Amino acid sequence: MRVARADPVGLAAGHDAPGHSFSLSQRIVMPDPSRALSGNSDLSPDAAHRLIATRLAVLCDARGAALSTERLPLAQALDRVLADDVVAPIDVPAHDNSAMDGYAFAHAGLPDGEPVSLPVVGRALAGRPHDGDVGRGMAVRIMTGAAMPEGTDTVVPIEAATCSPARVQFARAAVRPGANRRHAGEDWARGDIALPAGTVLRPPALGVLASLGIASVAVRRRLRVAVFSTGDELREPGDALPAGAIYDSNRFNLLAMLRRLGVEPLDLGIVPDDPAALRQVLVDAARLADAVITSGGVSAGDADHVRAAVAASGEVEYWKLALRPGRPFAFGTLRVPADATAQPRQSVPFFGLPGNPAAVVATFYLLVRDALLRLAQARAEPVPRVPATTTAALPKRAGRAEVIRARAQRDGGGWTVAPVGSPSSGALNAMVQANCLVLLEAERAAVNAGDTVDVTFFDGLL
Ligand SMILES: Nc1nc2c(c(=O)[nH]1)N[C@H]1C(S)=C(S)[C@@H](COP(=O)(O)OP(=O)(O)OC[C@H]3O[C@@H](n4cnc5c(N)ncnc54)[C@H](O)[C@@H]3O)O[C@H]1N2
Ligand code: MOO
Repeated sequence: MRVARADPVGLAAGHDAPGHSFSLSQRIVMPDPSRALSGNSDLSPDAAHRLIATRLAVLCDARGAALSTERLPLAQALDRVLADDVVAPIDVPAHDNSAMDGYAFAHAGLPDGEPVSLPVVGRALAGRPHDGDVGRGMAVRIMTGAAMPEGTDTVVPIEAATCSPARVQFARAAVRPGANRRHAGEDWARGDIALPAGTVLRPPALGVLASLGIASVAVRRRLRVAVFSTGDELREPGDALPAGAIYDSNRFNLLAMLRRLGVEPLDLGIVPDDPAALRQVLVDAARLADAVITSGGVSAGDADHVRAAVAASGEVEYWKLALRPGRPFAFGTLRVPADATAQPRQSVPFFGLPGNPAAVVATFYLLVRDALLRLAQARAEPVPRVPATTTAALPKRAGRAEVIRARAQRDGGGWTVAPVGSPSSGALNAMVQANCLVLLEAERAAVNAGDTVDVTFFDGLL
């Protein structure tokens, strides 16, 4: 159902997930426990991912203004998002040069006879070119990276030659014409788009910029994401732990996952299960940040006030995801207070993650990560998934996606994987024993030992 009304991010609009249609009546304005935990069918993580992308597209359009930019020296630009295309200002390499230590000569000018024997008339080093032309039938001793002297086009490596100070000899078959010569512009030609806007500057990208002689780059200001935990039971690590309390672990996990993503986290601490306190911190968060993430208080318990508080300062949808861990999930927008002059936006997205610690990790990577990269104006690459053979049967119910903490290892030509630690969504021990997540789609029924599953590794290379 499409609704014609002021609705800057389309929260009220029917969404595009097949088999699911949210209507205004399901847009939760006040939590209603009886409806929240029953009734509407579960939403697949993929459908939720698409829904969030649709909502954000509207939000980004409505926002108009992009994140502002700043110019940074290369050494400070790691993991930042490039604001503009980088066009190569020079050829790289700037001159033809040798790929090997050896002898340079013109192939077409080789004299008859076997082995070939040439007089050595000079020397070229990287940074110290040989001066002047090299005549046909002559050679120059040349080192890797040295500019090819005028008149030469081929290099025979030292290993393939016999040399005295004055002459070099080699078998004619040892080199093809043009061998071991690197051409000017073969890495980048002047005018090439070396890096498109939106590139996340990983280490090799910084190397590329340096190779182009570029000392500083325009990058987007980092996306600021506010995080707070909700729950009367939560205490700060380091504080005393009264009966019934637990330490807040989600916030530290979330702040660190955000930092890994290149986002600037804003730690708003622990907020008690108090509607007024929640409303106030949400107003502050919308003023300070580009997006807001909470954990806990989204389901339908007596102390779950997060959705109502979001509804008071914006709009919120509540989804029961067909996902384990990570079933209750709230997505919405918070109005930016009119006095927040620093913010060109009218509203910021809100992600209400479930309280259980393993559910926080699962929903962050399945639903929040791509959304934040999009808001940061980064070209997001999908997280790689690798097929692996499970060595154990995996818990699986058809109709619900499962995220299983596991360890994968190389085995012959492929990978094997097995679950580790406690499968409880309230426990974190499995997350630190694991080196990957197994992602099982909802459609899948039982998974038996020997079946192939998709794994996503925790560690990336660059
Ligand atoms: N009757 C039902 N009860 C529950 C359902 C349900 O469908 N029906 N869903 C369960 C699932 S699944 C999850 S997940 C949780 C999520 O509920 P909330 O998002 O409202 O989270 P809380 O109730 O506040 O907390 C759940 C759990 O997580 C602990 N927690 C919360 N915050 C933190 C934190 N920052 N650090 C560490 N641990 C935290 C909290 O103490 C609870 O144990 O609801 C189920 N219940
Ligand atoms: O989301 Mo809950 O963690 O599935 O337990």
